[in-house]
Amino acid sequence: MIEVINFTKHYGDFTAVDDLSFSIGEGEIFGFIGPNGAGKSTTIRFLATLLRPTSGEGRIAGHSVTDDPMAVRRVIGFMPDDFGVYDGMKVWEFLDFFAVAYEIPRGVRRRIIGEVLELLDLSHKRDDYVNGLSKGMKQRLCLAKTLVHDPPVLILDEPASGLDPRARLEMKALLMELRRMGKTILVSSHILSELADFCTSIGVIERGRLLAAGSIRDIQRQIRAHRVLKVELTEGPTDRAVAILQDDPAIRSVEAFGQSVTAEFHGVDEDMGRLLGRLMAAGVPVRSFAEEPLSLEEVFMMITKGIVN
Ligand SMILES: Nc1ncnc2c1ncn2[C@@H]1O[C@H](COP(=O)(O)OP(=O)(O)OP(=O)(O)O)[C@@H](O)[C@H]1O
Repeated sequence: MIEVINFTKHYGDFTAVDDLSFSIGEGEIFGFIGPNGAGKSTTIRFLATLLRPTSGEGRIAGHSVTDDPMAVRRVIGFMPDDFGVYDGMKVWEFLDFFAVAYEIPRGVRRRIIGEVLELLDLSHKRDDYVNGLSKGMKQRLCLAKTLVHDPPVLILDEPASGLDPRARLEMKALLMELRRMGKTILVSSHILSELADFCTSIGVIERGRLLAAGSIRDIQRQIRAHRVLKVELTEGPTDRAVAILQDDPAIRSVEAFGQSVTAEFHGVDEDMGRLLGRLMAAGVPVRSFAEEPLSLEEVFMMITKGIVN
C-alpha cells in the first residue's frame, strides 16, 4: 500500500534522508521510529506530496507520489506534526473546511462530519472554538480531519507527541480502531513504547538511514543471535526445571530467579514443544512457558548508536 524506493533528500550539502527504501502492506500499522532529527518528517512530507525528493520514488496505493500527487492526496489522510488552524474557527467549521477541499458534496458533509466527530468522541465539542480545545482534543481533531474523505491510508506524524498519558492511551485506542476499520497506517514517533504493542511492523531510522525494518519479531531475531526462553513455575524450587533445561542440546545457559527460569535457546520451534513436554512429564509445575520478546526499547538501543539528539 505504501512504498518508498531509494528516497534521498538533500538540503544544500546536508543529507537529511539517504537512500531509504521500505514498504508497508495493506492493513498494517507501521511504526516509523527514530530520534529527533532522524528524517521521519522529511520522509512523511515526501509521502504526503509536500516535499520533492532529491532522488527516489514513492507510491501509495499504486499512485506515484511525484508524478500523480493529486491521486495520492485522494487516498491519504495526513496529520502533520505541527497543527495550524485559523483563528476563530469552530470544530465543525474546521472539518467542513477540509471536507470542501476534498470536494465532498454539500448534501453529505454534515452527516460525514457528524460521523467523524462521533468516532473521535468530539461530538460535544462541535460548536467550540478550535483554539480553546485542550492539546489532546486538538490532536484528536487533527486526526478527525484526516478521515473526512475516508482515505484507505493514514500518514500520521507524531500524533501522540505532547499528550499526557491518558490522552496517549486514547490516541492508541483510536489508531487500533482505525486499523480494525481497514486503514493502512504509517505512524511516526520517537517514543518507542507508544508504538510497541500495536504496530504490526516497524522501521527504525537514524541520521537519514534505515537501520532495520520488518515485523518486530523479525527485527528481534536479526538482533539477537539466540532466543530467550522463560519458564515460570507456580510453586516450589526451580532445581528440577533448571536440570532438565541444562541437560537439553537446544539450551546453552540457564539462570533461575525466584519462580522463574530463563534459558538461552538455540533450537527450532519444535524444540520448544519438546522441552515443554519434558518439563511436564517430569511433573514440573509450569505456570507459563514462552519465548521472551525483546522490548522495543532494547531493540532501539541496540540498533541506533544514539548519535542524533
Ligand atoms: N527545510 C530544511 N532545511 C534544512 N534542513 C532541514 C530542513 N528540514 C529538515 N532539515 C533537517 O533534516 C534532518 C531531518 O529532519 P526531520 O524533521 O525529517 O527529522 P525527524 O526525524 O522528523 O525529527 P523530529 O522528531 O525532531 O521531528 C534534521 O537534521 C533537520 O534539521
